[in-house]
Amino acid sequence: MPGGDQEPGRYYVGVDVGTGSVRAALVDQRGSLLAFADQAINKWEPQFNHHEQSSEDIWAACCTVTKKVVQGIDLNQIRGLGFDATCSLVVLDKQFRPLPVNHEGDSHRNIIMWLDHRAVSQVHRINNTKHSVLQYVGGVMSVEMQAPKLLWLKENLRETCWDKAGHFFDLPDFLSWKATGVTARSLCSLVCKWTYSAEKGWDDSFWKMIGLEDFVSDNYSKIGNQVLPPGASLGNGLTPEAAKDLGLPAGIAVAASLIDAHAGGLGVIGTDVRGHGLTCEGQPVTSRLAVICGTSSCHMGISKDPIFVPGVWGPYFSAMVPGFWLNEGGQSVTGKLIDHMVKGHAAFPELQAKATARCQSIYAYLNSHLDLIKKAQPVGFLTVDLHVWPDFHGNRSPLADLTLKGMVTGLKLSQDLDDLAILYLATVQAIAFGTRFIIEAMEAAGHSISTLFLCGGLSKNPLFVQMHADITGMPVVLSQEVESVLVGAAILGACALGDFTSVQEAMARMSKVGRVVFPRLEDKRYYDKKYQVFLKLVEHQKEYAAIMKGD
Ligand SMILES: Nc1ncnc2c1ncn2[C@@H]1O[C@H](COP(=O)(O)OP(=O)(O)O)[C@@H](O)[C@H]1O
Ligand SMILES: O=C(CO)[C@H](O)[C@H](O)COP(=O)(O)O
Repeated sequence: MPGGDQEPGRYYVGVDVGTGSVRAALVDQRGSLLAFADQAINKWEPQFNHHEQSSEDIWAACCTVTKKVVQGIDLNQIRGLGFDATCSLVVLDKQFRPLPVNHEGDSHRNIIMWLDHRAVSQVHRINNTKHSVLQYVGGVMSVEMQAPKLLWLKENLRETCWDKAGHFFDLPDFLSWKATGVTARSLCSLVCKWTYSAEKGWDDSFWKMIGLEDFVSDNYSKIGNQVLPPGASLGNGLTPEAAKDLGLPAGIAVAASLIDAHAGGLGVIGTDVRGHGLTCEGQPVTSRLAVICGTSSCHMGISKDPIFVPGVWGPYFSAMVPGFWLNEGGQSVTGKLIDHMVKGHAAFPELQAKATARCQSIYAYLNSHLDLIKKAQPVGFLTVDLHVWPDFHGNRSPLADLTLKGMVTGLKLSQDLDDLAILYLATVQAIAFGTRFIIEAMEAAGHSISTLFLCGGLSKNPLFVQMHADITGMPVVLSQEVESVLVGAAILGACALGDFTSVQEAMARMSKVGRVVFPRLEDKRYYDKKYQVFLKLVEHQKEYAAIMKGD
């Protein structure tokens, strides 16, 4: 029924593997979630900046949550399955068994997570090549991408891992292989994290130049020599073995997958905004910026022609919305930073006890506490003398500088709950200033953005959303379905079966506006001043580093 009226009883399953948990949803053709389940996943940090996971654990969690969301449903109504996941590196041997990515030789831990910063020396050497592929990652390759991690494995775990490896997958591609037995990779992961070009394919000279000529000589069989657009149908669909694991019918369509931020982008960026008083109603879709905010935040802007934004990943062709170029700005830790600041504060046990007593989340408690102490002033004004620079895990965009560190100025001797709440507020604001900084870089390079579309765990926090509106001066659109990343995964499942004529049509039909949060323009002067301080912080940090480097 491509393009026609929507039929009831056509369901898709979306599976989203985030950093902290795996989630699944049963989604109908209108993009409504009929069932949702989630489960936390294991993470290991054997050394500082080494972050590992297990592909077996993650697959088991995918199975648990999928079985839960289809309980009690007529399985014949399920038409397609889509996966998205973080862009973590999965290593398997030639028989598809897990291989260790650690010095301990623990093969259960066979994933180097996206936020792992072990390959610093490797990424410096890659960037020093000045190879032309670097133009397509904002001019500087990130330590979080796959090439430096692969080089690290070759240089550090030659016998136990590198020589035995048969398959290196991005996590979203591992999941689609596990479901279908098809090793084809998604254009999304290869273009965004592996230097593949949608137009020219692999660049042999890059891999030879960085010392990974091995991939060229075996025709890229270990990292992918068959590439499909996100949403394309894979092989014969779900294998009988995977069907048993997931509790789904064998043979249903399974889509080529997406990285989680990109699935969030599909879930929100194409929504029909008519009737909400938004300026983007009369503007092209390129005026929208999807911001997917979980452990990290990713800022996804699309354009008809390639735009080169220094320090912002891309331009990537057709990596998210087919036919459009994508620029992806990002902040490596946002949810993780808020949690770090709150949980590390001396008043955290008191906060936890009080929130539990009120049956509230710690964030809801902190937000209401801020409302109590703000008196007659707007809540954001509580941080007039407390400022945070949020790059506790380096700067992804727009400075692309992994040496940058976090900063806090304005500390006092107090350690009470008021102090914790105000520090939390300053951290949330710093993340929003980081978004403004990224938007300004994108606009200076040619983007024209008027509206933000937020999703991910942090978009459940009203303070985070309001601060993004106030600090960027732009309205923030929240979807009807708070789990928009799962809607994006379900859109893939729908496209795999051809239930819509295009990804664009599926986006417009399956995503709906829930709420719009407008900026409080009367507070603009205050935030403009705080933004000036924000920019000074990084300038000063660089000056300190220069002083310490000098003789
Ligand atoms: N209900 C909530 N209120 C406020 N913040 C939340 C809420 N739920 C999650 N978060 C924040 O979102 C972050 C996790 O987002 P999520 O999208 O689940 O992450 P990931 O995809 O990386 O697993 C947490 O670090 C937390 O700070
Ligand atoms: O690099 C990314 C997307 O390109 C993401 O930061 C990464 O996938 C982690 O996502 P999340 O914050 O949801 O855990």
